[in-house]
Parts: sequence; structure tokens; C-alpha cells
Amino acid sequence: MSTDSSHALQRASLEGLKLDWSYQFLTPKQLTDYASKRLPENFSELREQLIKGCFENKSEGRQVTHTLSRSTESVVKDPKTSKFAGIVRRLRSGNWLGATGKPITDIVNVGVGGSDLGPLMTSFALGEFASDVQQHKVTTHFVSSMDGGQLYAVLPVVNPETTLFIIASKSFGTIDTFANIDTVREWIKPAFYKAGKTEQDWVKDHIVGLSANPKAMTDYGIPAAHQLTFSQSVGGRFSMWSAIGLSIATTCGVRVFERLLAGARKMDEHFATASVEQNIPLLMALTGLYNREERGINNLAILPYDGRFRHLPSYLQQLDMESNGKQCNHNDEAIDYPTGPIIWGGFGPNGQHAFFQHLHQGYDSFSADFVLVRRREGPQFTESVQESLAEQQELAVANCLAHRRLMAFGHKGDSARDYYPGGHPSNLLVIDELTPETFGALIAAYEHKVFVQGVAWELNSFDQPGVERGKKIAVDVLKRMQGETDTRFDPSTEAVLKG
Ligand SMILES: O=P(O)(O)OC[C@H]1O[C@](O)(CO)[C@@H](O)[C@@H]1O
Repeated sequence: MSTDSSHALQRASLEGLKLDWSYQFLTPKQLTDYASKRLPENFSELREQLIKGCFENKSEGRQVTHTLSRSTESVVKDPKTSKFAGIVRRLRSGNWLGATGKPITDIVNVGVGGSDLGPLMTSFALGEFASDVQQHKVTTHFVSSMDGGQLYAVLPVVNPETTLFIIASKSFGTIDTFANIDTVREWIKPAFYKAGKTEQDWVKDHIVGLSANPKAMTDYGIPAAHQLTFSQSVGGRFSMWSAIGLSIATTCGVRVFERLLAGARKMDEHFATASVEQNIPLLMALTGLYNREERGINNLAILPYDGRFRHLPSYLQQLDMESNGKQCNHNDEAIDYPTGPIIWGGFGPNGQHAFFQHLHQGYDSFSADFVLVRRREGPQFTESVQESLAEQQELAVANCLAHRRLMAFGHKGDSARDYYPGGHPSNLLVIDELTPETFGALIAAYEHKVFVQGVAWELNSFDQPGVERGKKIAVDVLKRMQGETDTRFDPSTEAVLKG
């Protein structure tokens, strides 16, 4: 692969978001030839089906409709009459009173996987856009882990009488989520009993359910007015645009949520219509396919250079690896070629002081996506603080560009210690200025990248059979721990069970 620093700039853009693929070491001609070779003949038809919400998820016998969550089926299509928007406004204005008559001050989103990662990532990224007048302060927290580790941190800082829990679960049956909620139920009891209230009062006034399973929400005791539903055909890892995004809106406001969806919609239009050379998701998909198939690179590092994107690597890990980490095709036949790469990464500026050593001088091949925000305003600060922050932003940009260059072109100094092999292909995603729209467009671009790669590998990117077996074994182990069976496991497992 040529890593000559004189090669041409290769860039595609969409309203404030640019994909620079110059460091993929491919010419536009190579890329378009590769597209003709790797995309199926009916690709345009399949892409249209995805955008229109009628692409087939064969194994689950349903269509794939997450793109409709940001268009015809948007929960904020008419913000004045929307139930979603009404709940957010009640909470953010202090008009939602708990069972003992006090306004809600804290919201805890309890969910896992797709019911946690998208809302967490986006609330964190767009928190500063929470501009709609909030006369009353509500803070949104996130709890996902089954071990209760996050509850340990959240419960001591919130008050049972003024805290509302969002149970976010497409299936409304995930054990991790309900293990957390069971602990919460124990935690609220003393305060509620003291106030002469019951657990039923708590469920009625302190829970909002988000699910594709309304019956299970009703069975749990959640009144219809506090249930927000979405379609079974919206996959969990594609669900942040749907009712599952409630915690994004409780953090940032309904208007920001609408703008997020608008940005994703823009990316949908772009994906559907732009030529290959200008099409951001297609270019991301094709360069990724090329790295996987032609260069044998089995991983992609996600390296954001903006603290607000801290949760992006974990989000993309689920999006990509749960979709395309498969060894069977969409006809349920075994396949013998490599599919989705390992997605990993971390916040770039901190990675420089940690794992970048391996990236620069280690033995292994990798590809990377650098994600950069070019400018950042801070009108809430004094002029001198703004200037200092602007300098910090420049520092991050310079570091991102420097490390990206070194990974691509390498460096040969006069000692072994000063040798950097380079040759690692990367993309650079540049956001001129972070807005809800550009963030929505970025995430939708990654969704479409995953779709294109899934189509090229003939996978069903919309199921996740591989996570089920582990859950079944966990049930067996738990039964044994609780004395319900006498199944024996391997010595290593047994040693832990005994100890
Ligand atoms: O939203 P639910 O139904 O609780 O599922 C949570 C997560 O669990 C998974 O099914 C994997 O175990 C993910 O696909 C999903 O996002």
C-alpha cells in the first residue's frame, strides 16, 4: 500500500459533516471499481427498501423500520399533540408530581444495550444544547449494569419521593433491567411506607415504560398514559430515534430531539441519492470492506477527539458487532469468509497517553476512524475563558491530525526506537461545529455503513442470535447457585461456585 504523503485529498460532505478518506490509500477509480465488484446488482433497490422501512429481516419475519422513526413515525412528528413531548414537558417544567406530591427532580433511565447506549451517548454529547427554558431543574441518570454497580452510585444521590425511573426495554423482559428495578423497589419502600403510600402508588407515579411490548408494561402496572411504545420492527440498537430516546429529550429538551432526528433524516436522503464518490455511508462501508477483505485487517478503532463523543466507541461497538459479527448468512447457511471487524477504541486525546504506543509501534494491523469537531463556541463564558477554550480546541485538532499522519505515513528515524511503520488506513470524520443535526447525521451514517456491509456479506444485520446462548447458560448457572438443580460444570466454573 502506498503511503506517499503527496496523494490527493478525497472528501465527501453533507452540511457540516465531512468524510475525508484520503488516508485509505485508494484512488476514486479503485473505490468505484470495488463498489461494482462488491455491491449486489439490486443494491439500489435494497437501499430504497431500508429507507422506506420495508427491508426484510428474514429470520425474525418482520420489516426493518428504524428509518421511519425519524420520518413518518416520529414520536415528535407533531410536538404539540405528541405523548412523548407531553411527558418530557411535564417532567422538565416541574409539573410531574410524585406520589407524595413533590415535583420530580431526578430521572433514571434503566435499560441495557440499545435501550441504554444510544440515549446515554446522545444525552452526553448534546447536553449543552438543553436550551429550552427549564424553570425547574431535572437531572437524568443512566443505569444499565446487572451487577448493581451503577445503582450503588445513583441511589445515594437521589430521593425516592422525587425520582422517576424510565424502564427502557424493547422486550420488557431483560433480566439485567429488571434486576436493577427490583433493587429500586426495595429502596423506595421505607420512604413510601412512611408516607402511607404503596408500591402500586410508586409504579403509577414514578415509572415511565418504553417498550415494543405494551401488554408487559400494563401487566407490570404502568398506566397507559405513562407507556410509550414503538414497533417490534425497530431493532434495539437502532432505537434511539424512537420512544427509547425519551432520556435524550428529558436531558436536552424536545426541540433538540427533533433536530437530532432531522439530521439523521438528512443523512437518509444523502445515502439514498448521492453518487458513490460523494456518499458518506457508502464510502465508509466500502473502505471498511476493502480493509477487511483485501488487507485482512480485522479491527476498526473509533477515536473521537472531542470529550462529548466519549461514549461513541461503545455505541458503535454494539451497532456494528451485534449486526455483522456473524458466521451464517441471511439464509441461515454457514459462511466461510470474514465478516464484521472488531470495533474498539476510546477518547483519542487520552488514548495518546495510553494505547497509542501500540498503535504506533506495535505489531498488529488496524484501521481507524478519527472523529473531530473543528470549532466550538462557548458564549456562556467570559471572553478570556472562551479564548483559552478555543486554544484547547486547536490543540486537540493538531494532535488528531498529527497522530493520524503518523499512523498513515510512519516515520523512520535513525534508531529502532524511532521507527514507526505507519501504513494504517484511516478515515477522518470532521464535524464543523457540533449541533444536534450534525450528530444525528453522523450516527445515521454509521447505521447505513453497517447496512451496506451486511448486504455485501449477505448477512441479516438485524438479528442477534449469538447473544441468546450465553443468556441460557447463565440461567443454568444461576439455578445451580440457587440450589434448583445439581448440574455439574467444569472445574474452573465449579471453583467459583464453591468460593
Ligand atoms: O431493550 P431490551 O429488550 O431490554 O434488550 C436490550 C438489549 O439486549 C439485546 O437483546 C442483547 O442481549 C440487545 O439486542 C438489546 O439492545
